[in-house]
This record gives sequence, C-alpha cells and structure tokens, in this order.
Amino acid sequence: MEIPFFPTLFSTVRSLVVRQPFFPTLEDWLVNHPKILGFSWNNGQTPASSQRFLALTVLCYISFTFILSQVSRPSLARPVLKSISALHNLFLVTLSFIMALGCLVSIFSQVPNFRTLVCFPKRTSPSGPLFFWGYIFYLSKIVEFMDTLLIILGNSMKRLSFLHVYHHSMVVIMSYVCVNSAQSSFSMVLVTNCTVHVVMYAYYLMCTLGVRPKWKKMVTDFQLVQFWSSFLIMAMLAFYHFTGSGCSGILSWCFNAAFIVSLLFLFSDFHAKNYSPKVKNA
Ligand SMILES: CC(C)(COP(=O)(O)OP(=O)(O)OC[C@H]1O[C@@H](n2cnc3c(N)ncnc32)[C@H](O)[C@@H]1OP(=O)(O)O)[C@@H](O)C(=O)NCCC(=O)NCCSC(=O)CC(=O)O
Repeated sequence: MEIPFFPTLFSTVRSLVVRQPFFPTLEDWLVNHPKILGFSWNNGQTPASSQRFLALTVLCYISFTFILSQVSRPSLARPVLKSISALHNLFLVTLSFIMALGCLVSIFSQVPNFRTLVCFPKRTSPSGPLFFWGYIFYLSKIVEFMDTLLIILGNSMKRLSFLHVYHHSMVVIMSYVCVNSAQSSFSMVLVTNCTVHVVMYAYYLMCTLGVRPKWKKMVTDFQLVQFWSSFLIMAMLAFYHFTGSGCSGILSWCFNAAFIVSLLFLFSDFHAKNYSPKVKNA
C-alpha cells in the first residue's frame, strides 16, 4: 500500500533538483567526501557515542545550570558578552544551514524513494551520509548549551525557564537516540529543525546586534509548525510500519513523540503568554 501525493511530490522534486548544475558540486562536498560517505556510528567507539558520555553531559549541564544560577557570578563587560553572543549565534546560523543542506543533498543523492525516507528498513545500520549529518546534529545540540550560559552571564534569569532547560537537556538525548537506533525519518526532522534554527539564531543574532526584529512571533509560529509537522511524519511512519515489513527505530519514535507532545504544550503556553492580545495591550 502507498500513501497518496507525497511519493510523487518527492520524486518530482528530486528529479528536478538532481538535474541542476550545482547539484554534483554540492554532492561532492556534502555527500561523497570520504569522511562523510565512510561514516559509521559505533556505540562507544565514535567520539561522544557512549551512553555514559550522554548521561554525564546531560547531568553536568543540569548541575552547572543550577549551580551557576544560584551563586554570585563574575559580571562580564557588556561588549564582551555581546561579542561572544554574536559569534555563537553566527556559528549556529551557519552550522544549522550546512546541516540542513547536507542532509537534504544526502536525501536526494542516497534515498531511493519516499517510503525509504519515512521508513528505513529494519536492521538499518547507522552509517553513511544521512547518519553523518545526524551525528553532527547531535553534537550541535551540545554546542547549544552555550545559550544557557549566555542567559546566565547576561543575568536574564527570567529567561532561564523550565521550557529552556528542559528543551536543551532533552533534545541532546533525543538526537542521540535517533542516531543510535537508526531511527526512521529522522532526516526529515533534522532538515526541519535546522531550517527553524537558521531563523531562530538569526533572530538572536539580530537581538545581540541591537536590532529587535518585529518577527519574533513568526519564529515561535515556525517552531509550532515544526512540532505539528512531526505528527504528520509520525502518521506516515505508522502507516508504512503497519502495512509493510516494519520500520527501523520505531520504539525510539515513541520516546520522541512523547517529547514532541510535551514541547507542543510548553511552546503553546509560551505563545499564549507572549503574544495574546491581553499581553500586547498590557
Ligand atoms: C522567539 C523565541 C525563539 C525566543 O524567545 P525568547 O523569549 O528567548 O526571546 P527574546 O526576545 O527574549 O530574546 C532576546 C534576548 O536573547 C539574548 N540572546 C542572544 N543570543 C542568545 C542565545 N543564543 N540564546 C539565548 N539568548 C540569547 C539576546 O541578547 C536578547 O537579550 P536582551 O533581552 O537582554 O537584549 C521563542 O520562540 C522561543 O524559542 N522561546 C523559548 C525560549 C528558548 O529558550 N528558546 C530557544 C530554544 S527552543 C528551540 O530551539 C526549539 C526548537 O528546537 O525549535
């Protein structure tokens, strides 16, 4: 059985993109590089791939966040903090863009059809370009811990919300689980999240540079659309899983689904508190 519309859309877009003159160059850089093509995730051998590393990283993040938020901190000169912040945001805008592009080019180059994009065959091993970008995505979530340090050093303790700390600690676990379990359709989630993050870190970069963009609400809306779109992906994954011979990493999808539901609640609450007409008029 096949899902209507999406498989045709995928093959049409793909045949259009691969015919473009720039595609082979992008493919050489982002897919066929020996380090990318030959990538293999070996639990415990690949740097940062052991469960102990993951547990320690998340534990350290939560402990340091708690301790630093309680003790009196050395105050950094505002220009120094702004410069570090600008560099950090610029780095993440660039990295998010490269990850989205790398994963998208890998999809068009390596994934034979829409079904495989949504549902990796059972016993897929986490190796090759798609998982290389998944691995970089996982590492980038550790770099994002710097957001929390910037909030603390900037003494914006009101912004050190449960949503922020919960999101930053859980998303590392989620991306680890995705790669480790060769989770079906994670590449779609990666492309969506990195695209959202290009916009989000561009927003933060502009704030750091002293410009308050008028489109803050649009960033939050975009994040919410991202969470809703995960449910569409999930529905297609369930369809392929139950009508075919099963998909790789289905259990880890259940864990991620619960995380996405919780984010949807937290971000809807953030949206209501920040953009409802009552708040605007206050
Ligand atoms: C519009 C949002 C993206 C951000 O909302 P905020 O309330 O944090 O926005 P804000 O207007 O207060 O942000 C401006 C302030 O952030 C500072 N700032 C600059 N760079 C930053 C960085 N990298 N991390 C955190 N803060 C930073 C600026 O100097 C400025 O400080 P000053 O005011 O002192 O000048 C929103 O949708 C959102 O995500 N809210 C949840 C809070 C959060 O932590 N989000 C990020 C991770 S969630 C995520 O990433 C979800 C996903 O995966 O899509």
